[in-house]
Amino acid sequence: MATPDTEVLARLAAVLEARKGADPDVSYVAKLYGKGLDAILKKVGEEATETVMAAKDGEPERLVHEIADLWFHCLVLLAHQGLGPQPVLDELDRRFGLSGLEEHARRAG
Ligand SMILES: N=c1c2ncn([C@@H]3O[C@H](COP(=O)(O)OP(=O)(O)OP(=O)(O)O)[C@@H](O)[C@H]3O)c2ncn1[C@@H]1O[C@H](COP(=O)(O)O)[C@@H](O)[C@H]1O
Repeated sequence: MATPDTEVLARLAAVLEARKGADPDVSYVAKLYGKGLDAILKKVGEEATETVMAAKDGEPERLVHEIADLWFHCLVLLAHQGLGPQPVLDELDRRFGLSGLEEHARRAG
């Protein structure tokens, strides 16, 4: 069950799904789908880089803006691959409370 914090992800995912049949001339998302996987991956990479630069420059407002761009393009990537945000939220939920160091040690051991 989505909480109010994650509900926007579900709403956005529904829009991204609907954009699969939209006109690329009026929809950024439809245009990006039309360009294909490599173009979507390029946007994810660019937004990740811009996130790093905003953090290094110590600009919190820009950082929030860039991370929103990054998350948005990750959602576009998930939709393109036939996935929504829920499996990612489920995976984070599964990991919740499990120390990253402990998990790493289990994998190494
Ligand atoms: N959340 C977003 C969102 N965040 C960022 N963007 C777009 O992502 C692009 C980010 O690319 P850049 O920052 O590199 O800017 P740019 O120079 O315009 O991009 P390029 O020409 O380099 O590709 C911009 O065009 C932003 O407008 C978004 N576009 C759409 N959404 C959501 O998706 C919905 C559907 O959008 P459309 O398909 O356009 O109707 C919207 O209602 C919003 O809810």
